[in-house]
Formats: sequence, structure tokens, C-alpha cells
Amino acid sequence: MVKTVATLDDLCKELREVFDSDRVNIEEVKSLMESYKSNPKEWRKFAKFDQHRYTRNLVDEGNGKYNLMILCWNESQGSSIHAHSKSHCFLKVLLGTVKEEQFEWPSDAREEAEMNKREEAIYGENSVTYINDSIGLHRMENHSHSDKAVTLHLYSPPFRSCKTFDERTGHMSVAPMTFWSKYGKKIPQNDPSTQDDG
Ligand SMILES: O=C(O)CCSS
Ligand SMILES: [Fe+2]
Repeated sequence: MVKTVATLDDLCKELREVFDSDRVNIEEVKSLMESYKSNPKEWRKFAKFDQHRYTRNLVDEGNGKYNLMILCWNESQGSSIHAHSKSHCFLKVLLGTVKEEQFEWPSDAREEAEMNKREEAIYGENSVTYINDSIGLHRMENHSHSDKAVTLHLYSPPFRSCKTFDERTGHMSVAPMTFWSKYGKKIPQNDPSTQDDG
């Protein structure tokens, strides 16, 4: 019997229960996140936008099993192409729409080659998508030129850096995952605790 939740608080509580067991049931987490109908009143205290790049705002550290965070994307802001450090990545759209472009892993790290884009998809409000490294890489973007977007992400286990890739060459770098705010409070950006302490 798939549980449903009515509020963001209920979702946080149910997620803690679900992740109490050691095995992650991907479909169970996806349907739980899908059952929550986005209510800006419940998440706007986490929703901080920045003119320069999308923001990452920690909501819950899930007993150390996952990080739950709210990402805020101004018009046309997007991520780099990235992997998820062998973790599960669940993403729910809370406001607006986001475009996901999925890529193959670069075939050979030694030679420069344009990365293979496999497919792209647009996700609207309340939809949920899932990826992990065995599925591939992706880039997320708020492709709207007029509307903001807000997304809810769950990474399990939490990770503090991830591999990013240059689309033209396949060149890989490692990027630290920092938080713009934690539990609704902005963190001074030179504060080492901005690091994702996953
Ligand atoms: O956590 C990040 O910064 C990547 C957002 S797309 S899953
Ligand atoms: Fe991602």
C-alpha cells in the first residue's frame, strides 16, 4: 500500500521512516515524493534565489542517510553536466518547469570528444524524476526566460562533491557541493560549513 503525504513536514517524516531500513526502495520514495502536492507556503522559507547561480538550500539531513534540499533556479539558470557520486538522486518540481538533458559517460577519459546527449525531458510541477550513475549523467536547467523554478532533491547517501563534465570535450572536474542556506538560514559563503556535510 503506497503511503501519501499531505504536507512537506509529513513528507520529511515519512522519508525518515522509509530510509530507516538499509535498502532504498526507489519506487516507494518516488511515489511518496509524487504524492506531496507542492504548497509554496510550506517551502518558501527555504526558497532563496541568487542572481548569479541556482541556490542549494538544506531542508533535512535525514539521520545522516540522505540530504533533502530545495534548489532555486532563476530564469535560464542551470547546473553543469554532472554525476551523483554513486548516490541515488530523486528530484521533484515544486514550482515551474525544469529541463533535464541526459548524457552518456565519456567513453575514454584520455581523449577529448564531444559528450553524447542521450535524451532530454521537461518536468512540470509535482513531477518526480530519478537518476543514478549507472543510468548516466545529466544537466538540469530552468529553461524558462520568464518564470523561476524550485525543485526538491534527495541524495542518498549524501555527498560532498560531484564530478562535472565539459560537454565539448568530456573533460571531468570535481565540484564541491555547497549550501546557500541551511534550515532556512543563509550561510555566509566563505564559511566552510557551507560545504555539503554529506
Ligand atoms: O545538487 C546539485 O547542485 C545538482 C542539481 S541537479 S540534480
Ligand atoms: Fe543531478
